[in-house]
Parts: sequence; C-alpha cells; structure tokens
Amino acid sequence: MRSAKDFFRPLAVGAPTPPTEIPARPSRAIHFFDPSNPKMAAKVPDMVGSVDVLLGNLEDAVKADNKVAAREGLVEIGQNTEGLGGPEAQTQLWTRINALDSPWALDDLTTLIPAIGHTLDVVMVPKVQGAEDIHYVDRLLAQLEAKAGLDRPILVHAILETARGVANIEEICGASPRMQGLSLGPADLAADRRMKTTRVGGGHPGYLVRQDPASSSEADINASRSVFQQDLWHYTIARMVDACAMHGIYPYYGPFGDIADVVACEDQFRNAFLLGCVGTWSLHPKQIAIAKKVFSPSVEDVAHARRVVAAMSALGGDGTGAVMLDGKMEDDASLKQCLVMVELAERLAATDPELAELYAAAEEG
Ligand SMILES: CC(=O)SCCNC(=O)CCNC(=O)[C@H](O)C(C)(C)COP(=O)(O)OP(=O)(O)OC[C@H]1O[C@@H](n2cnc3c(N)ncnc32)[C@H](O)[C@@H]1OP(=O)(O)O
Ligand SMILES: CC(=O)C(=O)O
Ligand SMILES: [Mg+2]
Repeated sequence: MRSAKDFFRPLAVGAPTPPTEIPARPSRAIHFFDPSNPKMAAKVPDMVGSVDVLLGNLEDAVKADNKVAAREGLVEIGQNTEGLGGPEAQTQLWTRINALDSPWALDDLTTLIPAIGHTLDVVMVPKVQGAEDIHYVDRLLAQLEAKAGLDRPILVHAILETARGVANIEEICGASPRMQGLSLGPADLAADRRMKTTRVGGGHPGYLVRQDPASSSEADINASRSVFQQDLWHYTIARMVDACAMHGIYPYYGPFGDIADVVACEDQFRNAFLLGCVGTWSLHPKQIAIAKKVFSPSVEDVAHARRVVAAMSALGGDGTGAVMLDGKMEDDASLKQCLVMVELAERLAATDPELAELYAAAEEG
C-alpha cells in the first residue's frame, strides 16, 4: 500500500507531478477511428473542432495485420494535425491501446509516448481487471514521460469489460491520481459475464417486465398486455457513476453498435446522461451529433435551472430556506441539482458557440 503522502509524487525521476484534480473538459463524444484505415484517417483533420475527443483505436476492430500501421498512423496524425490534442485544444486526442496481456500493448505505449506524448491527452486501457493493471500503466507512463521530457501527465481511462473489473471498480478508480474516467465495455462484459445478448450495447427486447393480467383466467393470461423493456446496463452504469463521483473522475457510456438505429442510440445515451455520465463513444460519424445533443443539457432544463438559482438567490443566497416555483418546492438540494446543470451548460458553451447562442437566447427569452 502506498502512503497518502506519496500518492502525488512522480513514479519516475523527472516525470511530471501527478494531477490533484482531473479537469472537466468537454467530452460528450469520444469518436473512435482506426488510424490504419486511410478513409477514416483522412476525415480526422476536418473533425477537429467539431467533436470533443478523437480517439485513435488500436485494439479490437483493428485487424492484427494492421496493428503496427494503426500505431504509426496515429503517430502521424498526432504529430501533424493542427489543433488536435494538448491542454488548450478544443478537440482532445485519446488512444485506446491494446489489452495489457496482448503482444502489442507495450509497443503501443513505448511508441506513442515519445512520439506524441505532448499532444496525447488520455490513454484508454481496455479490459482492466483491478488496481494492478492501473499501477502497471501508471509506472510505465511515468518512466516514458520522464524519458520524453514531458511536463504534463497523460491521464488514464479504464474500460470496464470483465466481471472482475466491475467487482473491483472502486479500487480501479482510486488506483492512480492519473485516473480520468471509466467507460462501459458492454460487448466484452456481456461475454465475460455469460450474458445472453449478442448486441454491442443497447437494450434487448427479451429483458422486460409485463403488465399484470386482468385476472388469473387463461384467457387473460394469454391476452395482449403492455410490456416495459428494461435497461440491461442500468446496474453497471449506476455503479460506474458512484465510483467515479466518489473519486472525482468521469463516467461514460460506451459503444452503441446498431449504427442504423439512431433513435434507440439516442435513448440509450440519454439514460446514461440522466444517471450521471458525461459522455459516450461514437463509432460512426453520424453518432457524433447524437452524443453532442444528448450530453448537452437541454435549453429548457438550463432555463429552469437558472430560474431556481435566481429564486434561491433572491431568498438570501446561502442556500437555506425553501421557495415555491411553478407549484414545486425548491430548496438547497434542488439548488445543487440546478447548479450541476448550469455549470455544465456554461462549461460546454465556452467551447461550443452554437450551444452558447441557444443558451443565451433562452436567457433573453
Ligand atoms: C466493442 C468495441 O470495441 S467498439 C470500438 C471498436 N469499434 C470501432 O472503433 C468501430 C469504428 N467504426 C467503424 O469501423 C465503421 O464505422 C463501421 C465498420 C462500423 C461502419 O463503416 P462503413 O461501413 O464504412 O460505414 P459507412 O459506409 O456508413 O461510412 C461512411 C463514410 O464514413 C467513414 N467512416 C465510417 N466510420 C468512421 C469513423 N469511425 N471515423 C471516421 N470516418 C468513418 C467511412 O470510411 C466512409 O467514408 P467514405 O465516405 O470516404 O467512403
Ligand atoms: C467497448 C468494448 O470494448 C466492448 O464493449 O467490449
Ligand atoms: Mg471490448
């Protein structure tokens, strides 16, 4: 066990000091691309500025024969794409490295950090099982940062995609000051848990509850009854949100594999947003707009939140007391909920002029 005093000391001589806080940078859509795919790579420069995070994926969905090309393609993109990555950039640069037990993970890190460590914001680590995986990456990153002379620590994001990873969720989140957040890995997680869904994220029509029958007669039992589909991922997302909030880091949904079903995609993303996630993955360009819409508070919610803040301020501004607004009671707790909404809106509007305009118009109206 490390002493609390050592936690914020660099893990290698000359490495940057670990962060004491993880910045809340906009990351509504983490857009995945395969850097070895020329068509996808060619689209990256035009996406800078219009998506919060571009992630060069090196793991699953990249063919084994293309692993080296993907790594090299990402180096080329990280070195030559204007405005991409680094602390001031509007579009962050992330990567998903290969699994730690694969033949590629070590070369991923030892290639990327010296070559593009200055623009790489976050390393996403797949199939994280426990704190030991984060400790390994933490030390290796410190050594590589020191060698490369970097002055800013690269952050780490873990994908939860095994039952052991979910069981160890709190220790994973607290394993390093570099921990930036968690994503759900519903496909690998379903396989590891022996769940019986073959989908990549999203719901399942068989996971439902059914309205009671009108009576216990055979006719009523067999009669048509309303069914309500349940969310397969509710339990895991809820655990992620609590673990991340406890450690001051950020929870994300993950992939929604039915690219054509933009409606269900939006619903699934919204469930995650309402529960506390700050963003999600986008696998196809058309999912970026969905993620940006869902993970930006609606104009109506922001307008309402501002009214509650104003009403509570008029009461004295220290949060005590209660007011009635539109027939509903508001007090310190609902004020805090509204501040979450207003602060998020302000943070997003600072980098998204379209949103800024919408929120401003709502304030004037
Ligand atoms: C479970 C997990 O691990 S999820 C994470 C791993 N998976 C991924 O990262 C998948 C990333 N996405 C993809 O591979 C692709 O989007 C696919 C395979 C799902 C669909 O690809 P396509 O069949 O080519 O889609 P489509 O024909 O609609 O593409 C339209 C255009 O957008 C491009 N495009 C598709 N996906 C992307 C992307 N993620 N980023 C940039 N461009 C893209 C295509 O190359 C194509 O370009 P073109 O117009 O120049 O020909
Ligand atoms: C996201 C991912 O890697 C999975 O669902 O397996
Ligand atoms: Mg996976």
